Amino acid sequence: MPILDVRHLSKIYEGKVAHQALHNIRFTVEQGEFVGIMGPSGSGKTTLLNLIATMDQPTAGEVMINGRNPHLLSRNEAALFRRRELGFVFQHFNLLDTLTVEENIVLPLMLESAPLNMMEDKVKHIAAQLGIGSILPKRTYEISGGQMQLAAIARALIQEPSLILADEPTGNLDSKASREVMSTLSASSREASATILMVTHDPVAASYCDRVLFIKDGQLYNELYCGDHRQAFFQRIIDMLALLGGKSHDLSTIRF
Ligand SMILES: Nc1ncnc2c1ncn2[C@@H]1O[C@H](COP(=O)(O)OP(=O)(O)OP(=O)(O)O)[C@@H](O)[C@H]1O
Repeated sequence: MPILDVRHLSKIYEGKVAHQALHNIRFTVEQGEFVGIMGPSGSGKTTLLNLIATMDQPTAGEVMINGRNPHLLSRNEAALFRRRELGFVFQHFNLLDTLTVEENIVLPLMLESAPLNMMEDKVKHIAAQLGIGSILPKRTYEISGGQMQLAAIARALIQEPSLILADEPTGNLDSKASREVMSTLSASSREASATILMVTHDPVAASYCDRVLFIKDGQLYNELYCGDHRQAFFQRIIDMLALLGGKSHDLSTIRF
């Protein structure tokens, strides 16, 4: 059974003029897969992520996560479902600056009232995996952007959610930090067999995925698999983006 099964998903934003943001989207993501979503600005990426994150209701179709349809749950059940089954990584890290890195990472376990020794073991293990053991006692203003994003990734991984949703995780990082974060994310996702769906405009970030789905005008346009050579995959992503068009990418400035 796939971890994520998106079935014939459509979204129409009602208003003075109704707008169809997504049209009959279908795809699945298997356990342990790292999948990217790309497409020109306005193609429907955020809408898709919001529907999967249960932040919004589809007009038609369904989303199954780990065999359950979260859109059929009550408000409270959906909130619990999000907390237990989903992990989130955002462009702006969303760490609490009054807490240390370690406290930020264990926050999801504290909300579940997990035993203290279990929390300590888990945070040590995950920090070692992501190479951020030395910054655990620090506060967010004492660490770099890349380290902040790794801390946010650790917070998303610590509960071992069914699915991690990442929204432009490198959007606030320079290219060196982006590469470090993406290489650590893909390695640790492989190690932990975490399932990740990542929306990105960044072809370098996307080249760390196992597979990238391309959306155009609210419809699935194509998909590419990484294969054995990441550099060749990066080039195929660039070629596909050029084919897709749209004004959000200045491809001439992007280097592998
Ligand atoms: N709440 C809303 N009400 C009406 N229209 C919306 C709403 N949210 C998004 N849209 C429209 O739906 C389409 C898809 O928007 P969406 O934000 O999902 O695109 P995107 O691919 O994430 O774009 P970007 O890359 O610029 O973030 C766009 O035409 C947008 O204007």
